Amino acid sequence: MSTLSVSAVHSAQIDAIVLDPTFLRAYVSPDLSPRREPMPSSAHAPARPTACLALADGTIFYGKGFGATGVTEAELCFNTAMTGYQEIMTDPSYAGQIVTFTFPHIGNTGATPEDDETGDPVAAGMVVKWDPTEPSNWRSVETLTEWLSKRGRIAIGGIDTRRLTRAIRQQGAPHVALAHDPEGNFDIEALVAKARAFKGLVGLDLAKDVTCAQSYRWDEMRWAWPEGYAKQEAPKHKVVAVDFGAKRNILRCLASAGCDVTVLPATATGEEILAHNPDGVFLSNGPGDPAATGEYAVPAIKKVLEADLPVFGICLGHQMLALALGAKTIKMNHGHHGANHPVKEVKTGKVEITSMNHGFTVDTQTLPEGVVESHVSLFDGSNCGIEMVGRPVFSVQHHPEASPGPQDSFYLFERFAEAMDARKA
Ligand SMILES: NC(=O)CC[C@H](N)C(=O)O
Repeated sequence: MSTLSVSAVHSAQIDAIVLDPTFLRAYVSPDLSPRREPMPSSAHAPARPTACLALADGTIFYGKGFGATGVTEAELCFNTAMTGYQEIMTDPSYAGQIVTFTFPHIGNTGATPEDDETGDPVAAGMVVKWDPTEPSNWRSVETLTEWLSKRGRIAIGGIDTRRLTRAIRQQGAPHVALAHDPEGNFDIEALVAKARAFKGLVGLDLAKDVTCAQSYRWDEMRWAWPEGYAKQEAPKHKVVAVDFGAKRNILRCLASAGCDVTVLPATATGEEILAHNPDGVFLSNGPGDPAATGEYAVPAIKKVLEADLPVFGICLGHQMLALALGAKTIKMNHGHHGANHPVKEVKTGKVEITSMNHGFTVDTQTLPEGVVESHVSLFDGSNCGIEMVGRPVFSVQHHPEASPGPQDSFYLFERFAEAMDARKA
């Protein structure tokens, strides 16, 4: 594709601009019709492929491998965000998933430890359109390729990710095996067998794999200019945050809203949570099937609800609060993963642009009396929030802490703090 800027195009003497026809087709005429089509094969495969993505239905994509070598199996989802690939790869909620990035320029801001949402990448691998470019960002300390290699994560480039995404939308999130071998030796049958052997996320409790081993305190606030990540001073509210795979920026947002945060492992019982004498309880995001994690978390949440404290949950925490209140969760076809999802707050009609990452959803039909839908997705009408009538117990499916953004929904952290203020008054 031509890399000329618009002004250069205007000022130059040009005989012809040659656009990559695949790019043009995908960009100019996106086909959103519900028509089913076969999974596409790789549009930009190099002559000698060094990576291979095998789907359980036997479809094979060849591309160029980067990052770690080896083989990994997972569910394949797609994320439509234009920024934040490092935050996405380190979001613990992506355990058991490989992420296809629809934005073509992945890697162009390199990597920095400041952007990790947890210690290491958690997503099993990444699928991108082009080779990562040289980083162009003053915050970058290593390239995406180095970052992935050191952390044992496999990536494949050269895939027509928009086309692959369209197929995932139509057919649901497939089970896949991703292999990277610099010699290009792939046992296709074995890879397809691995993809088929992957059991999927339904019924899988992954929170226990990504939660903290021990409790700890958190006092860093969200990033602000010019302080950067400053430490909080004189927090007002004692909050226990149950870590089902918590993103760091959630803890930062709690700290910025005035919460003195103690993080407890996912398996903390109701008694252990209440022993901290909290002013409020927070339920974090996390990977896997909420119903499976709910087997041990729901009894703990029910106990917390008996104590009549303010409770706030995000994503997996939202789903498990719904389960504890008696509702049900279901698996979605391909879920929501992106940074521009419009969500409406039902009582105000206000629309917020949100970041999303979930493959399960709360079934609104099963909400019990006394629990109402507070937020709804304007993309597909799926549930995005619930609250108990007359009690400061609420949760949302989207990510109000989103880093790098959008930040429209930060008011929810303030609402949680106000609920704790009101209870003390
Ligand atoms: N970000 C999250 O907490 C995800 C919740 C849950 N694992 C889902 O996929 O729906």
